[in-house]
Amino acid sequence: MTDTSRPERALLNTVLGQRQERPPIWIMRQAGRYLPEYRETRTKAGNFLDLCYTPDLAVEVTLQPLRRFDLDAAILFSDILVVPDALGQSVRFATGEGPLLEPVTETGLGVLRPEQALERLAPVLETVSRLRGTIDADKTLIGFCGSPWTVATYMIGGRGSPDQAAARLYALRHPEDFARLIDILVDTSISYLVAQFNAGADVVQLFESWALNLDEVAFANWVIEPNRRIVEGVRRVIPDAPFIGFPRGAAGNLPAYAAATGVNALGLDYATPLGWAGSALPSALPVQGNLDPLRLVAGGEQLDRRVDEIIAGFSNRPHIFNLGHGIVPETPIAHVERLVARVKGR
Ligand SMILES: Cc1c2[nH]c(c1CCC(=O)O)Cc1[nH]c(c(CCC(=O)O)c1C)Cc1[nH]c(c(CCC(=O)O)c1C)Cc1[nH]c(c(C)c1CCC(=O)O)C2
Repeated sequence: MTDTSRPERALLNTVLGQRQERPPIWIMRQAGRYLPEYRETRTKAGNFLDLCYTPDLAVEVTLQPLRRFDLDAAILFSDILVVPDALGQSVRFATGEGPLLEPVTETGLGVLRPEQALERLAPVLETVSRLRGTIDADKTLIGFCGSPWTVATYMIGGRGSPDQAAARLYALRHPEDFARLIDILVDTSISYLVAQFNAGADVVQLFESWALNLDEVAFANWVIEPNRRIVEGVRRVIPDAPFIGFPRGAAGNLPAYAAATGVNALGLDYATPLGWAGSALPSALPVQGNLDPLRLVAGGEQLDRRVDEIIAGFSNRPHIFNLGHGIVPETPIAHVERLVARVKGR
């Protein structure tokens, strides 16, 4: 007899290596500014971090895209920069400017208080457990954190930067301090992700959004090794905890990342060629991706064509359909509807 108490979650099963007839789909940044209902909730919250730390609002915002579209997963609404905030660094989101942090190069690492971080993240964990109790049983609940290198680029540079030069230089000039910062982020991420799993997350994604611009030595030290330690550290507590790793821009470093970190599934950015991925990555490795978000803005026939190419390109392995980076605010809702219908074969 089949066990009906544990419903199938197609997206989770795909992460675990089961190929589906049609790829399941979720969309990076699926809750966000392209949705009018998000913009309305956002004005109620005051600042962006308050939205992340208010479970009523964070749950509401997480559910908004699932009410509109037939997506296979909910992703916890939060941000990768709640971790530096919880560690005690000053983090602000200025309208129109993105995140602004007080660089740890100015304050020193002494301002960071790892022992208090999890307590400050309690509202986010509350959001995860309320979501598990709310979403349909066949939907996968995705938790996440930023990977240490990516979070460190913001902690050191104080803001997003096109080449992460501040963090790359700091790592080269002050390798011991940099390693200490990475250690703090690895340890905090392990406890944070274990807590997310305990609160009901099915799978977690490691957002390594700035994996580009690193030579192979820096990539091995600051991307592969910290991601590997997080996977290992979480699995010491939760054996077999499912991970999606998304090292954006990793390019030729992707096979090494996939082999060394232990992630179950690999997120591919939109610059990754389908044919190259097909031959360079192990044939059973589940992949996620990788539509250019601007194709979703432009819509029309080019969108349909590329969606079909991506589905065909990954049809011989477990595949989760997604964008190759986050959805942008200019995206028309009708195009998202068209995408989801196409992926579902309707
Ligand atoms: C680098 C990074 C950040 N945050 C995140 C990353 C990694 C993924 C990526 O590369 O896009 C991850 C993130 N940010 C957000 C989520 C929520 C979950 C989801 O729907 O995917 C997730 C998973 C909400 C958000 N995080 C942010 C918003 C917009 C804030 C607003 O409403 O004003 C949202 C919905 C703000 C944010 N947060 C961050 C930046 C650079 C910005 C400003 C730029 C921007 O607005 O896109 C840091």
